[in-house]
Amino acid sequence: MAQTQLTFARVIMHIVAFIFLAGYMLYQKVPLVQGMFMFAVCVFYWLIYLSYVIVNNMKPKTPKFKLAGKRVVITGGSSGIGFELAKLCVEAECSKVVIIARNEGRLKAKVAELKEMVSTDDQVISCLSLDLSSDGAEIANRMKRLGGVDLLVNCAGYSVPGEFENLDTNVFEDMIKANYLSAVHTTHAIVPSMIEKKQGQIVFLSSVGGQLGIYGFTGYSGSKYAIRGFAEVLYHELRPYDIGVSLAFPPDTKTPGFDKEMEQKPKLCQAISEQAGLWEVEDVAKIIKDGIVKRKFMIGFGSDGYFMNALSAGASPANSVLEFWVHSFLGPILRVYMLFLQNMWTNMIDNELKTN
Ligand SMILES: NC(=O)C1=CN([C@@H]2O[C@H](COP(=O)(O)OP(=O)(O)OC[C@H]3O[C@@H](n4cnc5c(N)ncnc54)[C@H](OP(=O)(O)O)[C@@H]3O)[C@@H](O)[C@H]2O)C=CC1
Ligand SMILES: CCCCCCCCCCCCCCCC(=O)[C@@H](N)CO
Repeated sequence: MAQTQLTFARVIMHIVAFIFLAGYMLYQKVPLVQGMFMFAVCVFYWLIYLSYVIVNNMKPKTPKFKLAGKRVVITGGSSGIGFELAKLCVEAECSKVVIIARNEGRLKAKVAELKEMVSTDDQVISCLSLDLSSDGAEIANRMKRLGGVDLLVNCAGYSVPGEFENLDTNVFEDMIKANYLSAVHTTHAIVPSMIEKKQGQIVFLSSVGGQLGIYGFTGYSGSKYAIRGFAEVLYHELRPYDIGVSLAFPPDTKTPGFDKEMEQKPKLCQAISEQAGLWEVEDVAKIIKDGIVKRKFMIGFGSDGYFMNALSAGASPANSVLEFWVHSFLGPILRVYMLFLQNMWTNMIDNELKTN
């Protein structure tokens, strides 16, 4: 509230300054063209200034989320991106790192690996074996027993690709549970304590497949678009409590989950997906970590990721005023660029299916 009023006062100040300037120019009988130029400069300055204030008002109050000393929970922390992030959190001296997954053997092995990286005596590493696709009440109960959480990273999830007509509809339900509802339940369990503490950061894993429709991802994309809708609303609801929300959109990344996906990926799905490259899990985790520290909302990977974020920014919170303006101008151009990329995909699909 205080911040909004301040903005209002600043707007009034600008209007008053503008009236004085206009009055001075009339008094000095400044030529019309020159006056109009001045006016344009003022409007331009104003727009930049206002967008700067608004973008910053839309962010959590604390600009950085420092990892040292934080209590972290990572779902899907026993493999792939989640485990790599757990390593980075241990390295950054988080005071507590809890990894959650189903397979207890793998969890224990990964906890042992993490414990070897510990640098201070008071760092606690532990795990929780829990099926996040199960009943919400059960998840809430088990999660609440973990105690306070400062950073929640929702990494648990997987992809079952396939042409729609070949996918069992159960797969859709399973992915909504594992990729989407899992994050709803974990977040619901920890948010009250974050609100009380007025501190926290919550991270969700969407995918480039949650930004545009790729052949073969009907089930997967449904769940990853859902995460985005959820995260975007949550961002606005939690900002007043200085709780940040981040949403990462990784491309294909070398993980055990990706290997499994490859076993059943339609050729077309693979051919289109690989145009965004195949990333090393270390690089992906590092970018997510940096995004968390900077409290970014949309986290993209590399230049393609930056472009994909610009293309799909919509009305999502901007990470900075510069990013806001770059996205605003790049967005429409990228829409045209995508037309040609998609023409290629359309031709690939037609050639493969030979229906035309
Ligand atoms: N790798 C990629 O190409 C990309 C991945 N992503 C997303 O990133 C996230 C991580 O992917 P990635 O690292 O590849 O995945 P991995 O398969 O390597 O790891 C997945 C983790 O989630 C856990 N998990 C899966 N289902 C459940 C469940 N029902 N309850 C609890 N834990 C579960 C797994 O453990 P366990 O099986 O023991 O439960 C494992 O720890 C996923 O959400 C994925 O969709 C996004 C874009 C690209
Ligand atoms: C304007 C810029 C253009 C950029 C090119 C875009 C090309 C589209 C590629 C789509 C890649 C989809 C990856 C899904 C990864 C994933 O989530 C699964 N691997 C999970 O296992």
